[in-house]
Amino acid sequence: MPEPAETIDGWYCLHDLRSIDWTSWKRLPQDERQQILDEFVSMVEEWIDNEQKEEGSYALYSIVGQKADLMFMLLRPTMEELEQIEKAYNQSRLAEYTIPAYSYISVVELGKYMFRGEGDPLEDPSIRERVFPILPKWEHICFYPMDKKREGEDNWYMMPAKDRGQLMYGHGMVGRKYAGYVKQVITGSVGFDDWEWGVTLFAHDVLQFKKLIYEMRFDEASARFAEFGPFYVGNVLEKDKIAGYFQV
Ligand code: VOV
Repeated sequence: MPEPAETIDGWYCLHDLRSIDWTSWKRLPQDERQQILDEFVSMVEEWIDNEQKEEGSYALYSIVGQKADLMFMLLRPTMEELEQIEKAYNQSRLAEYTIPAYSYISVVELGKYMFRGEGDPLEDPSIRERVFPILPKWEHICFYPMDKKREGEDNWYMMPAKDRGQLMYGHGMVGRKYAGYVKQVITGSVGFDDWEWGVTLFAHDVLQFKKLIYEMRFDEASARFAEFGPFYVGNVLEKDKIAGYFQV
């Protein structure tokens, strides 16, 4: 008998990645570039304001490599709000100088594997903190989508819940070694996007991503079952550093 995993779901999540059209950007006069950036910074200020009111959260990072230049990660109580943010950006002047590179839609998810409580988990403050998280603004981000395999003996979805729970326990034990070094936000995307989960990791030291992900590759939950999409890695882009980043 299949035993579907139960999840606790929180804020909806948009990962929005853009590449900068530097050629067109460089052609703009300095004062126009400044106006465009002022408009963008006010948008970021709205995200900060929303976060301070605990009505959502945001992360702004510059991405290294050719897959993208900027990543906005936005959390909101509804999908409609995510659409509004996306639209506001698309209608902003900066969007004329950036090209959509990738996007990912999901919802912050906690598996019930480790949840032992009774009643509504959303009334538990420690659970609320995890499904309605204020995203860290640590120096580095690593984002990738992933699936769990459905092939022959390695079919995650045909495994008894107890066995999946054991594997997730082992997975959690590996992850716990990185407490304080890597913070993970797992978002579920079945029905929302092309992969089953989004994995977003934050670290002060970028090397910790490689160490954690490599160690997890040897753990059964990943070694047997995990399949990965594209990886994006980047550096935090604080509001006050935006002008410097766009300087040409
Ligand atoms: C910082 C490290 C870290 C820690 C502590 C951690 C812990 C935990 C726990 C305790 C649990 C289970 C309960 C829940 O919370 O859902 C999970 C769940 C999950 N994880 Fe995880 N994970 C980490 C990190 C971490 C990484 C690096 C990855 C990517 C895998 C890899 O190989 O690249 C990952 C994936 C996931 C996924 C896709 C799920 C959901 C699977 C499902 O079937 O539901 N995760 N995770």
